[in-house]
Order: sequence, then C-alpha cells, then structure tokens
Amino acid sequence: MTELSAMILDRIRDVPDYPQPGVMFKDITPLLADPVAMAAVVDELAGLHQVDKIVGIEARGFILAAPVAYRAGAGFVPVRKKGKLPAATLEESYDLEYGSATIEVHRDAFTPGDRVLIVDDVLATGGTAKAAVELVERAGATVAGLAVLMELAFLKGRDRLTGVDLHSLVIV
Ligand SMILES: O=P(O)(O)OC[C@H]1O[C@H](OP(=O)(O)OP(=O)(O)O)[C@H](O)[C@@H]1O
Ligand SMILES: Nc1ncnc2[nH]cnc12
Repeated sequence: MTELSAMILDRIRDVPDYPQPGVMFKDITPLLADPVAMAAVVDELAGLHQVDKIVGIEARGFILAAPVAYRAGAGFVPVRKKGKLPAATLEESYDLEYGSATIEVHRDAFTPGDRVLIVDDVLATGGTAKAAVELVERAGATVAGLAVLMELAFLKGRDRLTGVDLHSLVIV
C-alpha cells in the first residue's frame, strides 16, 4: 500500500446501515477536513491525465473535481442530478447501491474533441460512473480516464466499465 492510500484509508469513516440497513457507507468528511491529505489527493488526481476538462459528479464528486480542475489548469464541468442544470441537457438514468437516479450534463458543456477526466469519490456498483461516461461521450468529448478515491471491489463496478481507464486511489 502506498503512503497516499494509507492516508486516505485512515480518513474514510465506515458508517453502518446508512442510508439504509445493510449498506456500509464510506464517509469522506474526515478526509475533506484534513488539508494535508486533501492536497495530496488533489495533486495525485490532477497528475493522472493531460485533459481539457475535469467532470465532477454531484454532489461529493464536485468537492474533489473542482480543486483538481484548478490544479490541472483544466475546465470544470458539472454532471448534476436531474432538474438542476438550467440550459439544454442530455440525461442518463441508472441504479445505485441504495436506489436509482438520473444525471444530466449541458449539451454544450464540451468543445468537440475535448479530452476529459471524470472524478468521483466512491465507485460502488458503477452505475453512476457508467452513466457519466455515456453522457460525456454523447456530448462529444473523449473520456481519457475515470478517477475515484475509493473503489468498493465487492460490488464489481469495474466490470461495467470495460474500455475505461479507471484509477482508484484505494480499493477495498
Ligand atoms: O457506483 P454507484 O453504485 O453508482 O455509486 C457511487 C455513487 O454513489 C454516491 O453518490 P450519491 O448518488 O449517493 O450522491 P451524493 O454524491 O449526492 O451523496 C457516490 O458519490 C457516487 O457518485
Ligand atoms: N457504500 C457507499 N458509501 C459511500 N458512497 C456510496 N455510493 C454508493 N455506495 C456507497
């Protein structure tokens, strides 16, 4: 295990039975509260790919993706839950470990040919990440990679993302 992985693992809190019985929720707030660990995470994610845009997935993905975009000198594009973006959108629906959701991106969020890194906190079933990849591609950009803080391997999200360059800072 790398020093960075150990630092992340040490700052993610397990909360049993949230938001419903049987789910072990990975709470990233202790990591967010630690400026040294956050700086290390943001620097690592910003160095993964040379891209034009960083895509963040609402809501926890935003917290990581915006500083990564700043650090990488790239633009930031929000992928939001349905009904939150004001202009014309594309949408994708998917199932979660604890429910279902629809996410959207602005149709004009990308310049054709933009290379994009998608950033989120947790990869669980992969439903969110797969929907985000599809949205970005439908909007005319190329997904250079997908980066998450933590991958929950037992939920096999990786298997739904064949062909995507997936980088997980911690796999549990
Ligand atoms: O791999 P999956 O099974 O799709 O799960 C992963 C997603 O679930 C969480 O988001 P959530 O929808 O709970 O929203 P939040 O960030 O607004 O809390 C997490 O931030 C990922 O986006
Ligand atoms: N167990 C979990 N903890 C935190 N975020 C999640 N998103 C989906 N499953 C999750």
